[in-house]
Amino acid sequence: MDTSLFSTFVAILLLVVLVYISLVYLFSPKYDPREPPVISSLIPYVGHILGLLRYGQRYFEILSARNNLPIYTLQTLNKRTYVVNSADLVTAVERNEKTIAFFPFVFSLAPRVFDIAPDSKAMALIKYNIDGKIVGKEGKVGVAHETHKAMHREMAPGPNLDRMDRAMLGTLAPFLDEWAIEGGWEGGLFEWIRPRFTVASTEAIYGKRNPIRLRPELAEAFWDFEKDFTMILLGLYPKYTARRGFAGRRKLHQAINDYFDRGDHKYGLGVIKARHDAVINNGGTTDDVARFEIGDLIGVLVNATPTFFWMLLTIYSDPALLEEIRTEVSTVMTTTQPSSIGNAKRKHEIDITLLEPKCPLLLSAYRELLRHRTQSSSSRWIVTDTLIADQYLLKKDSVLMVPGALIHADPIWGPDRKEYNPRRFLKNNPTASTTATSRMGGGQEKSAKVHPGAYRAWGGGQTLCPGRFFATAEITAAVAMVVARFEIEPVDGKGRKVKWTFPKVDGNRVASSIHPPSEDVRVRVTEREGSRGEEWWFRFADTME
Ligand code: HEM
Repeated sequence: MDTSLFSTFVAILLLVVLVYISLVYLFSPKYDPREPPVISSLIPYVGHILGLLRYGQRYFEILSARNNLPIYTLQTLNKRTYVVNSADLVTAVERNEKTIAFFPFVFSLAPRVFDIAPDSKAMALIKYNIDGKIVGKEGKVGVAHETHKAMHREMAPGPNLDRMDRAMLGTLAPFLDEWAIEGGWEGGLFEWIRPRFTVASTEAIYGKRNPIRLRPELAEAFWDFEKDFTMILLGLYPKYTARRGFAGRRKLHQAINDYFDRGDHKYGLGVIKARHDAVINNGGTTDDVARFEIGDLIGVLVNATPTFFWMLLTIYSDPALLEEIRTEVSTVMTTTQPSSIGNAKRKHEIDITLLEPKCPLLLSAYRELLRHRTQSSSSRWIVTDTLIADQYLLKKDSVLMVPGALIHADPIWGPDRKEYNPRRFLKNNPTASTTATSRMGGGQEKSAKVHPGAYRAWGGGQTLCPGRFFATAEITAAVAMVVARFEIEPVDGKGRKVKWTFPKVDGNRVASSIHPPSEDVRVRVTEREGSRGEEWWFRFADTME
């Protein structure tokens, strides 16, 4: 490079640096002294974005470990994000759900999640007003709000939930028979679980005309979408940058549209019908309804499926835990001898209504798995300036995040908070949570009272997971049947037994709170001695027809 070219290059570089520094100085946000302390990054405005892109949710853990603050502020471009790092403040946040609201997020992400135009009628249906309250067309309470409430009502313990349990587990049980083959079944555990859990779980919401059972390739379409969800949310031409996910969603959307057009939703969960009617009555189409359905599918599938996988791995890799849980499960099983009129084989039934009262270790191991592996953040929008805990001022139009993993690392959980302790939620354990809910809701009065903001596995406040009772029933019942019926051992590609190794999680999956494994675990599954070739079924609640 000759000298004059070099000097020009240096001059331009200096100019760029000067302009950048002046801009940073000129546009430096002014903070109110009551706002949470600011954690700066080496590269102003984009440093934290780069950190999040590189580490995902773990970035919050890194920052929190370095700074030890109950709440802090991150400045990114023209937005500030407050990150809550203490169980105490979670309760303060949830007390202000009108001004620290969730719905503005639904609205801002809706066009990308549902693939609808920002100015479409479908968007008008989920519009929110400035208080964070959802309003539909002409100020009527809108579709999202209606179905939000309906979902909580319907999935609470009662006959509807029993129907869901029956549909899901009744579909899953015959799949488990695939493992009951001569010489045992061998293959990738997650690869086996994923499509089957998808079909069985969606049976609970769509009923006997479940489009995903009728066309099982739709299960793969959903997981393609889930894998590409980050790119889809980024919204940079996802049709090209997230091809498979984009195409998968379209396939699902068309199939679900047909499901509604055929009227098959009359066999589905009430909330599916309620949303359909709310959309249509407000001037929307079945196409809109079908697009919104991707939200249900995310809720039903993304966490429960990997949780089932991690539960099996966790229990089978610990022989003592496995034996104890088997002993518990044996108390909720009844075995009927073969009879000349009815069954030709012995029949074992697992009573799902007894899992909660009689299998405390199974339930505790499950709640603890969720505590230990939760990776989601609850996100909120600050609608008006809000003071929380009489101390921290949160400024209008900022974002607030409650990363579950941070709250689960709160000292409130005791010195072993970083460990997986399957007994943590047993009645006499002082670090049990008050908010760990289960099918019968029994977690609350049975556990020692701890902090109500400390357990974030189900989110909380406005976005408390409505599917938590169903998830608990389906996962613990499915695990109970597997442990009672099968041996599972890890094997190499040649079928030789190897040691259990836990794969890493695939952390780049923003849709999920419990992430899937980054690679599969190869296993051999064989029926246990003493009950080979016999029948297995679940016994459900008596509230049914
Ligand atoms: C182990 C399984 C599950 C876990 C760990 C889990 C966790 C969560 C969490 C953390 C949230 C809150 C997200 C946020 O704050 O932004 C949530 C919301 C939600 N979950 Fe679950 N969930 C599970 C299973 C289910 C199931 C089986 C269903 C449906 C049958 C379901 C339906 C939903 C829905 C619809 C929402 C959104 C609620 C809303 O927008 O108000 N979840 N879940």
